[in-house]
Amino acid sequence: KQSCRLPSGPPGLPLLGNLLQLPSTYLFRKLHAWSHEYGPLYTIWMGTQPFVVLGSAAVAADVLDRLSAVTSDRPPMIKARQFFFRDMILVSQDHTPMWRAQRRAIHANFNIRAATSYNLMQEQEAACLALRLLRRPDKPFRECLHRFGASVIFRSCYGGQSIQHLKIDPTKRIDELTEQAMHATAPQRSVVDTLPILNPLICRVKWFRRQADKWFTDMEQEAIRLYDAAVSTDGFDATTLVHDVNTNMEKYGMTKHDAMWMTMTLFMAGQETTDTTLCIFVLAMLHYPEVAQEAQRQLDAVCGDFPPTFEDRAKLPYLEALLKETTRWKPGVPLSIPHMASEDFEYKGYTFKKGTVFLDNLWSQTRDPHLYRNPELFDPSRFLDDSGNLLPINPDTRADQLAFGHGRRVCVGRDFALNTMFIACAYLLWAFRLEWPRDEHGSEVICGVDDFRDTTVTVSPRDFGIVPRPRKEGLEERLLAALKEHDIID
Ligand code: HEM
Repeated sequence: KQSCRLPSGPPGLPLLGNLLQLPSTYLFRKLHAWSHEYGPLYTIWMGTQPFVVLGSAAVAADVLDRLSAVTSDRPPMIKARQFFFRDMILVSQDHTPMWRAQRRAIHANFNIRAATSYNLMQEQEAACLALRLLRRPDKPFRECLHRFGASVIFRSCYGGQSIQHLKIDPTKRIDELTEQAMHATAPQRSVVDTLPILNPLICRVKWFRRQADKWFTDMEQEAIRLYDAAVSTDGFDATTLVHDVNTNMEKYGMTKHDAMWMTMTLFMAGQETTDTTLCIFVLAMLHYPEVAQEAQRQLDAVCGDFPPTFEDRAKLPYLEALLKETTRWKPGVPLSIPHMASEDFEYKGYTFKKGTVFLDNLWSQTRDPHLYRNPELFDPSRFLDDSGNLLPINPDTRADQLAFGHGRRVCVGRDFALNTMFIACAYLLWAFRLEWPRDEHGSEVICGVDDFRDTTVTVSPRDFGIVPRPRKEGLEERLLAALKEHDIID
């Protein structure tokens, strides 16, 4: 029997396994609590399917990094993959030749060196964000962050002007469709994943698939529309993803249909994750003003009255540590995306059969007591030595960026996302003192450090307000100067 070769875990019921013990939201917390009882490697059962939980950075590095040749598939997720996505979405594909071709194309455009070609655009988007907060403090700041995150990734894929100041957000339709898919394909709403025996019936009867079919048609139309409307990135030298793929389609081994879905997927994967992580950064700055002040001291010393640029980055180790701490403190995708074994293999005396699913519990890993003392505290200095320089990296921590997952499936937008985060955080701290709003009695209206909402994949702070107080004389002129002639804002 398979179970005797797997690590043990919480006892469950016959046939149902642990199903009834699993919460429908914040699953990572429950799994984290079980890690205290069963250790960093244990098994839970959803019906007859084993899920192996990876609860420490060392175990995840062994299983998903060092054994990535056999742990890089995705679970079947029948409703999502077969009926909604028709396996066109890279995030949920197995590591097939098509998946490899798409990763190669994305990597060529977003690897650590290539990603620098977007730096100018990212700087100007950050200036736009700061200017928007300055001029329109009445606007919900979350909406500003959302537009910023969307604009950066949208322009790198499809080109065009900054969407931060467009009246109509061209990404609204993708957002709606992404939300629909996330909602409809959540495990608790998928009968076919619990009872796969129903699959042939659903394949035969169109009526059962009507929601998924409509979603696919709508998303495909949107993907075609955006792909065909792509232009160069206004005023920058950077090549857009669409331009590069159109030029090198044969080299990448793709059709236009694949490329269109790939670009759409990239936008879907990159937008909400960036926006969520930025929001977590703002939450941390409001709860830990002394950290914000420390970063501001370094920013002022390095940049003075001129807005930060990527050239300043190497001189800002405290900010670099602050970014590491933001993704460690509250990883925005706390349970990552499950990996699946494509072959049988052995590890630590256990045998993991082909088809075993691995839950990469980033939440537990970023709270690993061997790596991070007092993990609930937001403390960038944990990454710094006494002189304020970055400490060497532990090889199991993926350069202190566990929040981007593992192995061959590691987030392909990681370096691009970290650049976006760096420049946005630098601008926000340089330009503003961030404060909580106050109610009619003068009391601060705060959002707690655990006041989050779970949207199945990302987990982000619930909506809250901020008051951005300018820190620099003539801030508006300085921001406009940083924008140069590229973007005029409303
Ligand atoms: C701070 C922002 C981000 C976070 C926290 C994040 C996190 C993650 C995580 C945890 C995974 C799963 C990795 C695994 O399976 O081991 C992932 C996958 C992915 N991410 Fe990101 N991500 C972010 C930004 C981005 C951006 C900006 C892009 C696009 C440029 C992107 C594109 C992708 C794609 C396409 C995948 C799927 C990779 C695959 O399945 O092979 N992400 N990301």
